[in-house]
Formats: sequence, C-alpha cells, structure tokens
Amino acid sequence: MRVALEVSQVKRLRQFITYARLAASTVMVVGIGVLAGWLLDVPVLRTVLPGWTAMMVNTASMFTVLGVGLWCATFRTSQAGSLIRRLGAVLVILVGGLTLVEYALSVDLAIDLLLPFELQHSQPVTFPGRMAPATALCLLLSGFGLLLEGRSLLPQFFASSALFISLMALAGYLFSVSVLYSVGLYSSMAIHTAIALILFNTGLLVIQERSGFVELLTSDTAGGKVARSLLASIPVVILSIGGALLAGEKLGYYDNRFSLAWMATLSIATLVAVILRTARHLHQIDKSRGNAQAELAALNAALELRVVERTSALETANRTLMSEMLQRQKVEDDVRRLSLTDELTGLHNRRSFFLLADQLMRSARRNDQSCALFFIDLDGLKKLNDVHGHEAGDLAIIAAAQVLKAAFRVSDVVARIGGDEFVVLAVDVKESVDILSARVQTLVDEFNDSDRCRYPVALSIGAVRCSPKELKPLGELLAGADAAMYANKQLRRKQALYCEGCLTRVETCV
Ligand SMILES: Nc1nc2c(ncn2[C@@H]2O[C@H](COP(=O)(O)OP(=O)(O)OP(=O)(O)O)[C@@H](O)[C@H]2O)c(=O)[nH]1
Repeated sequence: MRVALEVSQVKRLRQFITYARLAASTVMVVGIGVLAGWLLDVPVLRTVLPGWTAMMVNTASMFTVLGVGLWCATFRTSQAGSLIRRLGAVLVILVGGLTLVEYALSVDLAIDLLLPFELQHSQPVTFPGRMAPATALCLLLSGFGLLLEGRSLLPQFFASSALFISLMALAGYLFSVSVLYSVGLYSSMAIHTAIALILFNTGLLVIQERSGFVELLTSDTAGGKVARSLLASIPVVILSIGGALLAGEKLGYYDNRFSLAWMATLSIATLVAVILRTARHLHQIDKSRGNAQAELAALNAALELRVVERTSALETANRTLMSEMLQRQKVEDDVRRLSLTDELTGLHNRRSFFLLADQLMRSARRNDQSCALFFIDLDGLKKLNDVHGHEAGDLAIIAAAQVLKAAFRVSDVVARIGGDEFVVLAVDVKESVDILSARVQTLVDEFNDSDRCRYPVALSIGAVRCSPKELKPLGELLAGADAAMYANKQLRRKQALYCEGCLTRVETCV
C-alpha cells in the first residue's frame, strides 16, 4: 500500500527526477562525444588526457543507449518510453554479457570492432576495440538495472554493484592506483567511463520511488536528514583528504607509508567526528522527544483533572437545574390549580366551570344524555355578614358548598361563580329537577339540624333541564336557571321560608 507523500518529499522526489534527467543527458553527451572523437579523430574526446585509457566505441554506443533509456525511465507513464527503455536495456545486456563471454572463453565474437574507423585509431592492446572486463560487467549490471527499473529490490542491487565498481575505478584514477581501474592485463576502464557509470547508476537509484532508500532520502525524519547530510559530506571529505595526502606525497614531502598512515588516521578521525555529530543530533532529538512526552503527559493529566472538575460542576449545575425545574413545575401547577379553583370552598371557580361545563355538555349530547343546570343562591348573606361579620358569612358559604357537593355526583360540576352564587351542571339526569332540588333542600335541613351548623343556611334554587335534542347554549341555560332561582326566591319570601329568620336560629344551632 502506498502512503501519501509529504509536500517536502514530493519536492525532493522532483529534484531527484531532475538529477536523473541531467545524469541521463550527460551520459548521452559523453557517449556521443566519444563516438565523435573516434569518428573525427579527436584524441581528447576518447581519452580525456593524453596517455589515459580510451573509451571504446562499443562502450560509448552503450552509454548513448543507457542515457536514452534512463531519460525514458523518468517518464513513468509513457508506453513508448517504457518500450525504448527495455529494448535499450536488452541491447546493453547483450553487449556487456557477450564481451564477458569473450573474456571468459577466450573467443572473438566479432562484436569488438563494429565500426571501420575504430581500428585505425586503436592503441596496441591485446584485444583492440574490446571494452575492459570491469566496464563490460558494469554495463551488464547497469543494463539489468535499467530493464528491471521500477521493481522493488533488484534494480537497486544491480545499480549499487555497478556503482561500487565504477567508484573504485574513479578512486583508482584520483589516487593513481591503476589496479583499481584495470582488470588483469587486458585493458582498463577509461575515466569518463567510470564517471558516466557513476552518473547513470546514481540517476537510476534515485528514481526508484518504491525503494526504502529513496523513501529514507526524501523523508523529513531524523534518519532522512542524517542520511542526506552524511551522503553529501563524507565522500567529499574522504576524497579531499586522500587527494591532499597524495599531492603531498607527489611533491616529495613524505613517502607512501606515511600518507597511508595519515589517510587511516584522518579517515578514523573524520568518521569519529561524524559518528559523534550524528549521535549528538539523535541524542538531542531523543531529549526533545522525552521533554515533549513529559509535557504531553502533564497536559493530559491537567486535562483529565479539568474534565473531572467540569463534569462535577456540570452535575451540580444539572441537579440545581433539575430542582429549579421541579419547583417551577410545582409553582405552575399551583397557579393553574388556583386559577381554576375557588379558594374559599375548594369548588371549581367561574372560569373552571365554563371550561368543564362546555366539555361535559358536548359529551352528554354525544352520549344522548340529559343534563340539568342548577342556579343556587344563598339567602341573607349580606345580613349575616353585617350582624356576625364576614367570618360567619364565609362559614355559611362553606356550608352551602359542602351541602351541594354532597347532593350531587362526583362527576357533576359544582362551582361557586359569585359571592353567594353557586351553579351545578348535573349530567345523565334521569329524575326531574324538582326531585334533585328537594334532595338539596333535605341536605340543607339536615345540616341546619346537625352539630356542624354554626350558622344555619338557606338556599334558593332554580333549575332547567336540557335534553340532548335541544342543544341549548350554556349561557341560555344559565339565564333560565337564574330566572327560575329568582322566582324561587320570591316564592320563598312570600311563603316566609326566606331565611331572614336564620339569625334568630343561630343560637340554637351552635
Ligand atoms: N362573608 C362573605 N361574604 C361575601 C362573600 N362574597 C360576597 N359576600 C357578600 O354577600 C352578600 C351578598 O349580598 P346579596 O347579593 O344581597 O345577597 P343576600 O344578602 O343573600 O340577599 P339575597 O341574595 O337576596 O338573598 C354581599 O354583602 C357580599 O359582600 C364572601 O366570600 N364571604
């Protein structure tokens, strides 16, 4: 699975591709330049310096092919490029491999002198026109690397092996150690062959996106930074030390053993310095990571503490809110109840009566039931108040309410709608309103004769009946009942039933 790349990694990969293209172009130019040197007889193009080994025509041709192949490899999506790369790689493998076969089996496969102009400029060597065995091996490895480009490990192995051999050859030139760039007595690797091989194989290595090596080199991790810095510095430092010691030796300041001892000492010193620098760098990274972890742990602990504190504060706030809500609910219930209840008697008040009576009458009509509406007025309350005070009047009102509640069903609506005025809506009434009024009167009499009576009460009652068919509005029924009550009161006055005499009976009731 491919991991998404960081922006910096993408930038470095682009730089690597640019490097690979530059390397490919240089390798192509070297190949073409050497071919021109052979064709036009320009010795400097063939050998770089007079007396140095010349790059063979075969080698130069293969560099041209390798350069084109590497260039194509940098364009991954191109089908044609991929085909050219693979064909070129096969050609290079063939030339390198057959040359090695020639050396190994001491045969001439007629591939050394392919171009007619080559022979006349060839130096007197064992096999004119044949590339060095080291070159042939490097070409074989480079060809395989190019052919397998894009796979996971093999191209890196082939390119690294070729790179190692060509670096040895270059070091041999730099330090004048011919054994490093020649194999046996046959022929030696030209300096520009070594450089071209180094360029080609480093170019091939840095475009291997799948390799851990490229991932390491492009990453922003400590490992990536250390790898980049060491790879950029160590070869230059070691080669510089070697070059300086060699120059001193050539100038006769010291002999070969002395420079070897210095080379070993300075290399060790350089490596120790690099190791210490790298170790210090890693140490710093470890320390800062440790500090960051400690800070993180402290932050986590503080965060957890805050979470605990906040949770407990939240729970307390929740509890307070809950109890406030309950209190508020209770107050609202009380307000609702009080707004619908008569405070003195506990009966429904006027508002509640109209709400309930309306509902009750509609349901009675639906159920085909008769209703009866009673209008009841307390007799002589004003006088009672005047003579015995309002407390006595209140007691009479309460007594009247109790009598009315006892006289009717629980399902009927008994309400106090004014000072001494009561209404009762009785549903599903089977008997006549006179019978019901008489029942009220009986209970009034019972009360007046009982021990509970402080002040006797007398009630004037008016009632209307309403059958389910009539569908009379409540207001109309109330007016009818009120009128009947008034008539009843007048009648009671005429019959001297009116309770002006209640006062005289108070004493007997106590
Ligand atoms: N004690 C007391 N008196 C009340 C209350 N509400 C009204 N009253 C008084 O009751 C009296 C009612 O007077 P009226 O309407 O003339 O009634 P009444 O004296 O019974 O006369 P009739 O209705 O003709 O029998 C008034 O004086 C009111 O002030 C109450 O809650 N308590």
